[in-house]
This record gives sequence, structure tokens and C-alpha cells, in this order.
Amino acid sequence: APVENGALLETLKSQVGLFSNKSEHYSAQVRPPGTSRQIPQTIIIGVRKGGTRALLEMLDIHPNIVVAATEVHFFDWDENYVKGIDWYRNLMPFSYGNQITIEKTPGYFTSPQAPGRIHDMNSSIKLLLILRDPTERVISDYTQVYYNRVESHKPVQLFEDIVIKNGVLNTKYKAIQRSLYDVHMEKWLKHFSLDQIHIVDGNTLIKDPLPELQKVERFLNLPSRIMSSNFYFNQTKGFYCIRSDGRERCLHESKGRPHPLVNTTVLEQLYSYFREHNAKFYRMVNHSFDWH
Ligand SMILES: Nc1ncnc2c1ncn2[C@@H]1O[C@H](COP(=O)(O)OS(=O)(=O)O)[C@@H](OP(=O)(O)O)[C@H]1O
Repeated sequence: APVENGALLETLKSQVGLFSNKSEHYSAQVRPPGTSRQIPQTIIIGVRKGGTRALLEMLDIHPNIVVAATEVHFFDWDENYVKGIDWYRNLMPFSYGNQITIEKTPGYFTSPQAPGRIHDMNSSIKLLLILRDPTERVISDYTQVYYNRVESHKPVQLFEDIVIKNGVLNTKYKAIQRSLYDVHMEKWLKHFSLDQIHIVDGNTLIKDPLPELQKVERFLNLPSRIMSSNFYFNQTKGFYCIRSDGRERCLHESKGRPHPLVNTTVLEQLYSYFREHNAKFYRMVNHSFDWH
């Protein structure tokens, strides 16, 4: 009976976590007439904790964009890369000819292999890179690992005890390494020209998403379709949430978690360590950001 089918459909939808009518349509296993699965014409390459999920979900509002539901890790994980390009394409949603497919895997930015492999696939691809203050990124990275460890009943350490070893900054700490944007960017610029990589300001995307998204629309040569009415500020979450296809949704609770209060001396050490790297990065990309 139709009622039962409707109820079943609602249950299935909630189980697979589909949000918009658009995703429901494209995530279907049955190919809608006139669609096909396309290799991404654009990839959000990172950075981890930069705001990659927010960027992807906000771009998904656009009628000419379809997005991959999960992080694919094709170019950074050898065990996936060996599966080949058809495996990769099969993970993409169905799309019409006037739509571009986007996937996001934050680990690509810091992966030594990803730039060359992506270039081998499509040398004229357009890349999106979302960055935020490198010190904030380290703290966000630490916070994620902290919660993961708590959830799996593993011991946790204070931020300061990881970041400072024998009185000096532990520059080997992975989270610090990932925030050396100049070091990673250099590898991308060996394979791609600067005008192929659009940098989204992750700090601005949090405070005022629309202008950053409009810049992305222009970079992708798409008509301007994302509107201020697509966003509303959720006081409880403390972040902007999305209104689209008649529904309202915020990002998962793991996005936008409170950060620990960090000792100011340690913060100063981090700011000063990143300062030179940031300056180098600004020169590399001909653009500065208001990072510490
Ligand atoms: N609108 C909105 N809602 C919630 N969160 C938002 C939003 N916009 C940006 N952000 C920021 O995104 C940070 C998580 O970044 P990523 O999605 O790149 O993380 S991950 O690498 O995929 O784990 C996440 O970092 P944390 O605040 O440390 O949780 C957020 O600050």
C-alpha cells in the first residue's frame, strides 16, 4: 500500500542519512534516465579540519553541483588507488550533463602522492582548498583526535603536553606538520598552476558563508544560485546551518565542537612558529590572510 511504502521510504532515508531531495535523487542505486556517474571535475583537496564538510554541503545547494557522499581517499591511499579509475567513478553520484561532480578528501592536501596522481587523471582540473588559521587548525585537529580517543576508551593527553616536549615546541607533532601550508602547497604548485587552485578562507566561511561561496561559483564558472536565504544562524550550534529544498540542517555534532582553552605562552609559541611559514605561503599564492 502507498502509505506503507511511504513510511518505508522515510525509514530508509533516515537510515542512509540523505538530506536533500537532490541527494535522494542522485544517491539512488538505480540510474535516473539521462544521468551518468562522472569523475569529479572539481576536488576539495583539504585541509583537514579546514571546513571541508561545510564547504561541500554548502556547494551542494547549487543545482549544477552534485557531491560524493563520503570521503573517497582515492589519491592518498594506495590500497584504493590500485583499484583504478572505474572504482573511483563508481563512487560518484549520478549527474546530468550540466552538473559538475565534486568530492572532498581532506587528506589529499598533505599527501605526497595526491598532486601527481590527480594531475595524471586530469591536468586541467579545478581544485578547491579551504584553509583556516594554522594554530586554530592544530587545536581543531587535536580536539578531533581527543574525542575519538575518549570514545574508544583510549588514554588522552593535554594539548600542552603534546605540543611542548622538553620545553620546546614539538614540531614533529603531525597536527603541526599538517598546518605547514607552504610546505604542502609547494608540492601542488609543481603540478598545477595557481589559477587552478582556488583558496577558500575557512575562517570567513564560518562567520559569513555566502561571499566565500559566491567566489567559488565564479571560479567554477557557474551561475550565481546560492542565496543568503540558504543559510540561517543556529544559536545552539553557534554556526550557520543550511536551508535548501524546503529543509533545514546543521552539520554533524562532530563539526564545531568546543576547543580546549590553551595556555597563552603555548599559543604564542605556535603563532611565532607558523609566522614565517605563513609569510612564505602568502607570497606563494599572492594573497594574505589574517592568521596570527
Ligand atoms: N557551518 C558550519 N558548521 C559546523 N562547522 C563548521 C561550519 N563551517 C565551518 N565549520 C568548521 O569545520 C571544521 C571541520 O572541518 P572539516 O569538515 O574539514 O573536518 S574534517 O577534516 O573533515 O574532519 C569545524 O572545526 P571544529 O570547530 O574544530 O569542529 C568547524 O569549525
